[in-house]
Amino acid sequence: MTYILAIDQGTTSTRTIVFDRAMNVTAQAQQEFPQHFPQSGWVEHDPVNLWDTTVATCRDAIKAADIVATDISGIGITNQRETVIVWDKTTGDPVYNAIVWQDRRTADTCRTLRDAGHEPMITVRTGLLLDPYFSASKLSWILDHVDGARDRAAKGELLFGTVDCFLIWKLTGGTVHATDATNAARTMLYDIHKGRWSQTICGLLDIPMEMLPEVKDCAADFGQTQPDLLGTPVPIYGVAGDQQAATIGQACFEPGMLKSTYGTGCFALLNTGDTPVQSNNRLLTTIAYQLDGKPTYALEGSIFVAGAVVQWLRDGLKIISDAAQTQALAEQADPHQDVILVPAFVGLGAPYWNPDCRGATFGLTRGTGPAEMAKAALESVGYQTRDLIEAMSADWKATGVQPTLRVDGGMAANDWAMQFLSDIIAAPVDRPVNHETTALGVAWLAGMRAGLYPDQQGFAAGWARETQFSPHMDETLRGQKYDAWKRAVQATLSV
Ligand SMILES: Nc1ncnc2c1ncn2[C@@H]1O[C@H](COP(=O)(O)OP(=O)(O)O)[C@@H](O)[C@H]1O
Ligand SMILES: O=P(O)(O)OC[C@H](O)CO
Repeated sequence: MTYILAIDQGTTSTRTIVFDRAMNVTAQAQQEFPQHFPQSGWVEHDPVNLWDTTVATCRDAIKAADIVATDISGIGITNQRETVIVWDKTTGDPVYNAIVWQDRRTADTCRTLRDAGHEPMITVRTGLLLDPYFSASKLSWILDHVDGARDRAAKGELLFGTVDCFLIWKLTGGTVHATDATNAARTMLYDIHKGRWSQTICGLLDIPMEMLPEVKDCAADFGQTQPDLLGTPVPIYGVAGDQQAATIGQACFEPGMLKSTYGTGCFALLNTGDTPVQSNNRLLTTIAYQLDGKPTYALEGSIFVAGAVVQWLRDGLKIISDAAQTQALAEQADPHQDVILVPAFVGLGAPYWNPDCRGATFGLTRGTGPAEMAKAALESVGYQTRDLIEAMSADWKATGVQPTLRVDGGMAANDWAMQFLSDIIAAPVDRPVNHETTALGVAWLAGMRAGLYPDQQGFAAGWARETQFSPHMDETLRGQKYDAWKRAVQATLSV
């Protein structure tokens, strides 16, 4: 029993990674699944796809590692956050597709609740803003639109869960209805200070509390897999939302430590220790992790478009065929052109939170080509990160944000983008040796609980840097460029 299985159920694919006793990756398996866009601004997944790809990748990864289930000490689950699933308690069948975190269908509901003055009450309890991004309004939508759902939920016949919770239910054969504190913290129904579901918010949204799961620590006993799934029952010992798992995988355990993950979006989390800091700059207060019943809090900045802007260059503009080509293009770009791209494809997230504005490009000339567009796309990610860090520094003057930023995610592989990031935030950027930070974070939770992996201090001591990017940009130029970005954002917001 010397292996850990980490399931990473993400927005576009499900991956399972086998880690050995030394926390090295032994094998992995990945499967993509279809995205459904039934209407403009709507994003759904079929929960059956999420479940099937989970089982298939678990089996494939075990096979690729050339091990058997009895070799596995425990399972960790990390997942796309906020996404909502409601299912029948008896059959385990979902009553509607999963409504994905990116889905904006409840923008009007949120606006109405905000206009009625409910946002301060919600923010004080949950640390979140009244935005369609979070689970609560999506759950309410399902209860409103699926025939008889609210009544059935009140009778205890329907259950709600984020993706981790649904997978736990299925993996344990319908015996465990539980989630962890980090996922609960993203629902907009959970009081992050009291550590329990908020009766007041559930009452406001008419959500029957009977359908909500038990909330546990990130390293806890989440039940055992059904024997026939993997060949023998395997305990589930670790659960965390993917951005929190990356924070753990980056060993950001000290107050002031900051990580930023560059996948489809960008999510920066600043550890604020046992203090939940309420933001004055439109950041989110969230739970970074909860161990031994003790929550550690974080300030989070969520940007919806980071790597997605590179996907747009590839699939929309078709000026590249592979994301990595942006590096060579950015290097060739004309240094005398100042093209600024504001990638507000689905509005802007933190710290602007405007769901209605759309993207814009400034400074185009007759000479602007693929190289200048690629450079502007990569720069937009750096500028957005600086927006977040400025907001975090303003919110958290007490201890101060540590100057070094730890990065991970697909886009962190881009040296040009990481160098620009370091230049524009005027701070070192550290990329770790282990690129599988999210899976590693949840593997450590499960392995630590199983007694296989070191304690928190031991794990943090093992974190190793692969590359450090240091700021070289002239200070005047940095100031001019960032000012131009701020003006471009204001212009975008005002259209
Ligand atoms: N070398 C690269 N340069 C720039 N962007 C990249 C590079 N490699 C991957 N990406 C971007 O990173 C994203 C994939 O990262 P990943 O961490 O797998 O994201 P997710 O978990 O959100 O699916 C894609 O949006 C892709 O465009
Ligand atoms: O699945 P990812 O990696 O795009 O992450 C999604 C986030 O958890 C959304 O909050």
